[in-house]
Amino acid sequence: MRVLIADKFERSGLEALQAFGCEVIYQPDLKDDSLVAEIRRVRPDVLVVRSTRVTEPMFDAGPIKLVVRAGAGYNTIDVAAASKRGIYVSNCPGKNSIAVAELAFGLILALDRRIADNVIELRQGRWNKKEFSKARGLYGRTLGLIGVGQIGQEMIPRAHAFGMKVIAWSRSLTPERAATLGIARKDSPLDVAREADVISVHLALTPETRGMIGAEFFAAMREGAYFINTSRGEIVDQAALIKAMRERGIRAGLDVYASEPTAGTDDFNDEIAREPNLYGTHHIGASTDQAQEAIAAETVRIIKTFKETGKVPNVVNLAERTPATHTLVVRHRDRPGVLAHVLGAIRAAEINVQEMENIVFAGAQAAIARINLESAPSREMLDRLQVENPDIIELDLLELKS
Ligand SMILES: NC(=O)c1ccc[n+]([C@@H]2O[C@H](COP(=O)([O-])OP(=O)(O)OC[C@H]3O[C@@H](n4cnc5c(N)ncnc54)[C@H](O)[C@@H]3O)[C@@H](O)[C@H]2O)c1
Ligand SMILES: O=C(O)[C@H](O)COP(=O)(O)O
Repeated sequence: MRVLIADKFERSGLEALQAFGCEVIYQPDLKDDSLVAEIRRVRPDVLVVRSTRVTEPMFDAGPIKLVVRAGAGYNTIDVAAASKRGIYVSNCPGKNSIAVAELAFGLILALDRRIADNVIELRQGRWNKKEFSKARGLYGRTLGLIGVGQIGQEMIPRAHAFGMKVIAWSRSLTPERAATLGIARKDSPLDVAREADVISVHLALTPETRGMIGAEFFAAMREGAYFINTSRGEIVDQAALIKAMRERGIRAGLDVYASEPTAGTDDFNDEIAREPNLYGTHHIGASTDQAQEAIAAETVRIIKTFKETGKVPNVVNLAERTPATHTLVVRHRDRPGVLAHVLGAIRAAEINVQEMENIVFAGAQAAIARINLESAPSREMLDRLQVENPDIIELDLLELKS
């Protein structure tokens, strides 16, 4: 199996892939046209990326079967184009969430104590205890989470350790789950904005979350509150954030920007970087040794499983629901030709097959196939199938609940 890695990747991961027989091509600086050309040249089965963009022409350039996002967010991969071609896209959920929560807390503490400004003045040879002695402190304050996925959940014990109360909105957060996590559930992001002293955003970037945090949200925030975003820049309306920083004293800690470069080093001239109320980092949330080792190990596990079983862990682009209306259950003797016979009849009836599986009983004498169909076959067709093939023990038709 040939694996092309088009981003920075841990040595331990490279060695592990080679150890189980993968041919590894490690080209961490490839992107855009150079990546298309390399896919054409190398013809990889698997493409591994971090934030490197994966576009439709890359799928047309070679026989890629699997794309592994060595990280969490896969908005930089054209997942729809992969799905159209039957190419798996997998990620490494939860493997960098502690690292991101640690950075988010670093930003919160840095904003409260203005640590970066302290350091800059000290480096310039100026002692300014008078100015930097003003801070609010975190103890007893309220942290508001927008999104309680893997990273949002890592924020909670850290906030509790600082003596903070935690409130949260997340689309699937139930009151029971909130009680288990020891947090207060809010009905909307605006409710969180109104009640929190510090807000931290931990959402995936999707068409629904793009621009979700905008002028109304910032207007609802408390004067002078802190706003942290380590998820994706595009979730936030940056112009509205800058206005809130200038007019309402909001301090922001950002690790991500809609305009951020994809390369490791580049110019960055976004106006927000010059705002005095911004403490910005360079999309480094996931970049600790611990997180990258965990990501590499998970990437290796995904590729090894694929190589050895054909199955893929953590796939993000399988259909959640198919147009199937019925399941045909075929109990049969485990002999050649039974399934071909059933499928032939289904094809003759012009019924489309969706998912199917065949499980075999101990001793390999009998098996059961479950075939999901887009419409119901006639009773007459099922009776005929059973008469025609003595290896079919029983046929059952189940209607699927929508
Ligand atoms: N700064 C970094 O280096 C860094 C590192 C890891 C992840 N991230 C970003 O943080 C995001 C969150 O990471 P995670 O590990 O917590 O992922 P996760 O999948 O565990 O959580 C994603 C959250 O987004 C919510 N969500 C998804 N679609 C939504 C929608 N349509 N409407 C409302 N909510 C929606 C989910 O309910 C969940 O709460 C990632 O998607 C990634 O973009 C950044
Ligand atoms: O979604 C992620 O995992 C992070 O944004 C990390 O991105 P990176 O792998 O490019 O550092």
